[in-house]
Amino acid sequence: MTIVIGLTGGIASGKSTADAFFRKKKIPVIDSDKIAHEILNIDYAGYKGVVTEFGCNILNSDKSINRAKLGQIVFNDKQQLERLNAITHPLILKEIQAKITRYKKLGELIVVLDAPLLFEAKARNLCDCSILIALPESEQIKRLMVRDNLTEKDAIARINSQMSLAQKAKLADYVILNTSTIKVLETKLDKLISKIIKESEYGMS
Ligand SMILES: CC(C)(COP(=O)(O)OP(=O)(O)OC[C@H]1O[C@@H](n2cnc3c(N)ncnc32)[C@H](O)[C@@H]1O)[C@@H](O)C(=O)NCCC(=O)NCCS
Ligand SMILES: Nc1ncnc2c1ncn2[C@@H]1O[C@H](COP(=O)(O)OP(=O)(O)OP(=O)(O)O)[C@@H](O)[C@H]1O
Repeated sequence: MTIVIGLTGGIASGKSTADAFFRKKKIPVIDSDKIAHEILNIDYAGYKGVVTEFGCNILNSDKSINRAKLGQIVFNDKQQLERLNAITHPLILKEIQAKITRYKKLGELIVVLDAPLLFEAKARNLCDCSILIALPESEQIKRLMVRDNLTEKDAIARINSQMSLAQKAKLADYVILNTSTIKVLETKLDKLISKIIKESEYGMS
């Protein structure tokens, strides 16, 4: 049996940092941001729909989609974000589903699905349990500004385009606070994974 663990959190809460740890432990990770990028490549399923909807102004000179430009549009306008989600989410979910099926066929014990929009995009239904990586918003803003070189205003706009961490905490099976060091985060993840495996052995998950 394969345990599918949905990993979520707000933007810059530490999901990719957790992914790196899982990969170190040879646990396969499905990265939904990566899938979202792939489907926007020229010749991929999302490209035409997005260009039809948002126009040629979001293209680079080589006709590839300029994600930074598209991000500036959608993260500052809820309606535009909903239009983008309507095109991309069904394609992303389909690809996630295919990858989960493949890992199950390979007989993996655990697969982690990293999905920032696990709850919003209904990807939780594909998982056996969910982990939320959380931190106070002030720290989230700081980490996001440093990592992506954003102004405070842009960082807040991105955070506000997602369900709040407090709401997500109510929906998650497990919450991990990422306020200390990366080493502490890894120790917490390690313990939690062991607990999830143990519980699944007893048929409790
Ligand atoms: C808007 C886009 C072009 C910006 O691309 P860019 O490379 O600048 O950012 P990236 O994709 O790495 O996303 C960074 C973070 O932004 C947040 N984010 C991305 N998309 C969304 C969204 N639709 N709603 C809320 N937050 C989002 C997530 O926390 C994500 O980890 C891109 O994020 C996109 O196509 N989003 C729509 C698809 C989607 O929902 N992806 C999330 C995974 S399901
Ligand atoms: N415990 C920590 N202490 C200090 N910095 C951290 C910690 N955990 C993560 N970071 C840093 O915070 C930033 C955001 O982390 P990360 O990229 O893992 O977030 P994410 O949830 O994957 O973001 P996104 O939603 O954009 O994909 C990164 O620069 C990362 O190195």
